[in-house]
Amino acid sequence: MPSLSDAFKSVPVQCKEPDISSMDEVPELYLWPQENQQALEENIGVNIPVIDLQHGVTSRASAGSVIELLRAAYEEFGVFQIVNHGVSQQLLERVENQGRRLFSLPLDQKIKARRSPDGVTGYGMARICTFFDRLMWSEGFTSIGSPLEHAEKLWPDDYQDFCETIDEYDHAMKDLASKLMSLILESLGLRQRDYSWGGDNCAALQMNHYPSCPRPAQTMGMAEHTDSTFLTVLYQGSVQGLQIKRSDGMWTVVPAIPNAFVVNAGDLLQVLSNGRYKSVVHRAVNSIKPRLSFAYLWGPPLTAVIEPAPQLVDSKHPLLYRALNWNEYLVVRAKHFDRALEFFRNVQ
Ligand SMILES: C=C1C[C@]23C[C@H]1CC[C@H]2[C@@]12CCC[C@@](C)(C(=O)O1)[C@H]2[C@@H]3C(=O)O
Ligand SMILES: O=C(O)CCC(=O)C(=O)O
Ligand SMILES: [Fe+2]
Repeated sequence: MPSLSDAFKSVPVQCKEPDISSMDEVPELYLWPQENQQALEENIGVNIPVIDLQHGVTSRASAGSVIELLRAAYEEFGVFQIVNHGVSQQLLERVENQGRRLFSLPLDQKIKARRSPDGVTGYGMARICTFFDRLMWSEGFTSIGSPLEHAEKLWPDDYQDFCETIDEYDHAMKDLASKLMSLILESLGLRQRDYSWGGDNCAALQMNHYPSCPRPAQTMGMAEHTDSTFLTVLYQGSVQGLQIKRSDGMWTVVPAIPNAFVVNAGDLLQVLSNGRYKSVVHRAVNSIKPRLSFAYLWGPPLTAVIEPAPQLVDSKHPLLYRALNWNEYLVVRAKHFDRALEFFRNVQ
């Protein structure tokens, strides 16, 4: 059985880890073209629904059931936010504190837990850094299941709090993600029991740190991308920074709502829904304030067959993708990035 880490062995990447936290000036390599930076500030969060998982109400005028709200959100944006999701504020604060603790370590300490060139977990720049000619003003830490292996290197005598907190968060996210997937399947008119896949779902936790930036309008925190998941549950704390690209090409800010999660539609959901729900293109921008975010990237068991649901294929909706599994998708994606889905297009 391949593991999530194996998918990346074929395309090793070597990213640099400069000490941006201690820079008061932004080096040339971090300056991105200006047009990258214009989000519709006056449009902050307009229409991106906030769904109350317990009561089904929303920020939108037209309140409806959770399922209807979800469907409308994914058809229009590929993203929504959730509140009353059952994850305690206390756990979120503990996770934020551990994230802060990790990223405030000196660089030469963090480097000890550096992601290996052919690996997935550990400290470093987001893997997509190799597809852009500028550097991103951010650093990250990725774990799959227990972060013990890396935490021992970061804090040889004091890794327990970190591991316990991340384990707890991982479990909470696992439950939440599968609940969300049930709702998504229901919103597509699909039966839950057809999608048990016989095996454990795979997931990764990506912690991102965007240090305070002296020239936030000229830099990029995390360059535009989609997630290669079914869905991603993102906690962005209280500092705004996430933006989504709408179907008309306009960037829109996803407001930071205390204790809410952002739920992104990923590439595999686009396949499963036969293009009904498109994965959302998103990015994170910098600010004067330091920012942390925690993305739980959730997908199927690695070798489970994922294909467009037969119920969503008909004369008006031709079959768009051929069957694939997450492992082969990640391999193609590691090499071809935003063109990966094209390789799985169904050719008649
Ligand atoms: C299971 C996953 C999903 C990964 C790769 C692997 C672990 C880390 C994930 C991210 C997290 C940051 C954005 C992204 C684009 C990246 O560079 O690393 C993600 C990528 C993907 O969604 O493809
Ligand atoms: O920091 C953010 O808001 C976005 C992070 C993200 O897109 C990711 O980790 O995949
Ligand atoms: Fe993302």
